[in-house]
Amino acid sequence: MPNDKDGPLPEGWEMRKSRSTGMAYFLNTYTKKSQWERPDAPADPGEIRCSHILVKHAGSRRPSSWREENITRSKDEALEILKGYRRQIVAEEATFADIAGKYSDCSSAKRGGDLGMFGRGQMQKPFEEEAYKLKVGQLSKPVETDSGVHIILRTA
Ligand SMILES: O=C(N[C@H](Cc1nc2ccccc2[nH]1)C(=O)O)c1cc2ccccc2s1
Repeated sequence: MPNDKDGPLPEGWEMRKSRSTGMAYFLNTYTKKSQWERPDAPADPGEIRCSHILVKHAGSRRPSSWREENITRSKDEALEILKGYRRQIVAEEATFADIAGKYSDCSSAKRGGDLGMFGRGQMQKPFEEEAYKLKVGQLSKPVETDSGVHIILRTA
């Protein structure tokens, strides 16, 4: 991964300032080695944490949820509904957790949409791919999986 100048330092590294030159250098607190070059950002963050809002539709793998016993909306309708939620969140008219808690068709709605930490290979591929592209705090575009359509917020 290219040296991401403002990305997180890899585990165990700290940025220090040289007493003599005031130049920033990098100290590996495990090995006590120091170097002028910023250590490469971690290639893959391992596990990440996300929240999501899911709107299911008639073609969903399980077209039922805590909200609605038999979900009959079309995929296009689900996408329009989800885009409406995304607009409300971006406009700060509502928080992600509030919308997820009221409207998400996933049982994680009870946790404000929080899925907890997960690694690669745990979630459906389209969801994982989009989630791992996000920086912490970033909101995804709508993502389709067999469960329905989602927007994802990366939280850690
Ligand atoms: O698969 C789940 N719920 C399904 C819907 C669903 N499908 C998903 C696909 C990818 C990521 C999250 C997803 N949630 C359901 O309720 O029909 C999960 C619920 C929860 C709740 C807490 C933590 C993880 C999970 S994963």
